[in-house]
Amino acid sequence: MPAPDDTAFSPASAIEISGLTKTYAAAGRAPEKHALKGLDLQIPTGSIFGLLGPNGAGKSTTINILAGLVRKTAGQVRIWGFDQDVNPRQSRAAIGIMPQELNIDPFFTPRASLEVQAGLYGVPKAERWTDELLELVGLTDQAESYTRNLSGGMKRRLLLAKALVHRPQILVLDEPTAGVDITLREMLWQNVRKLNEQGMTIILTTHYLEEAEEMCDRIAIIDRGELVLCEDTHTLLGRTDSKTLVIDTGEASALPGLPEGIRVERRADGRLALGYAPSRHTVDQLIDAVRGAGLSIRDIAVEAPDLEDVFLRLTSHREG
Ligand SMILES: Nc1ncnc2c1ncn2[C@@H]1O[C@H](COP(=O)(O)OP(=O)(O)OP(=O)(O)O)[C@@H](O)[C@H]1O
Repeated sequence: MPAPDDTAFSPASAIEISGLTKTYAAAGRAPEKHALKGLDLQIPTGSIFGLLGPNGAGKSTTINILAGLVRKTAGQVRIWGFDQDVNPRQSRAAIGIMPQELNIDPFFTPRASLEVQAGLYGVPKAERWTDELLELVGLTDQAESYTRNLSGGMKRRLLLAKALVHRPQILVLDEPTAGVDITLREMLWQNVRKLNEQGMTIILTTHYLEEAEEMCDRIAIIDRGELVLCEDTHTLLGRTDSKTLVIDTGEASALPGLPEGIRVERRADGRLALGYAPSRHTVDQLIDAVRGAGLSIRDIAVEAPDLEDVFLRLTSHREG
């Protein structure tokens, strides 16, 4: 196996977290808080990985530990093969973080912000790619403006560029599209896809499950500091054994009799919605039953569950 400091080195897991524990100390009247309770997580190199969970699950704590902003209580974190405790400099160099908060110095221009950031990471002048980065995030025209005069969207784009100054192998985006408009969201996703195609591993936290479903090839759900599951997105979506067959019968007939286990209702638009478990019934059986009841079929559609259904099912029973 090549040494981790070989530039061609590429570990199977971009990030490996084992037994990660974080307990925030009691402060004032607030008792101590077990934010992470022995989290194990492998993030495959080259993936677009979604880290999801309800409020307070421990996502920000995990990301802040990766970023070196929060000290873990116990456990091991390897970033690009480097143990965070043993090789802090190399593990920090492998990761770029686009934070939630707009932590930008208002008196710097975007160009100066990027140069300062590159300096902090020790990127030699000759290896800086400031112009390319400004171009990538669409800030070439604002390169010399005061950052305080930039719009919120432009500031976020600058944060993305800042996360990339040291050409990290791993990019972490913490709630990148919370409260941003559609144009910015699309621009961001285009960039993320492009960077991923070039080999960068992307880790994303988001409250927009639709977005995770569309963007991520693998998803981990955490809840109350514990891993609920970590699976490929399509496997995760296939977990719920429930689909709905929606039929336009073109007439307001009585509800047909159907095989046991099928839930039937008439929707406000007049269509019949038949809820079924694909493991128990086929679409053929349902269609036969509807026809057998003397109804004609004008149009038909199958609705599959989305990530939101799966997410709620996996986390709601844990409420309390
Ligand atoms: N500095 C802190 N001191 C004490 N408790 C904290 C601190 N930071 C976070 N916590 C607590 O740790 C738990 C996990 O919080 P964290 O912010 O990691 O969750 P999250 O999944 O990012 O949630 P959200 O989606 O709401 O940001 C929460 O109960 C939170 O109140």
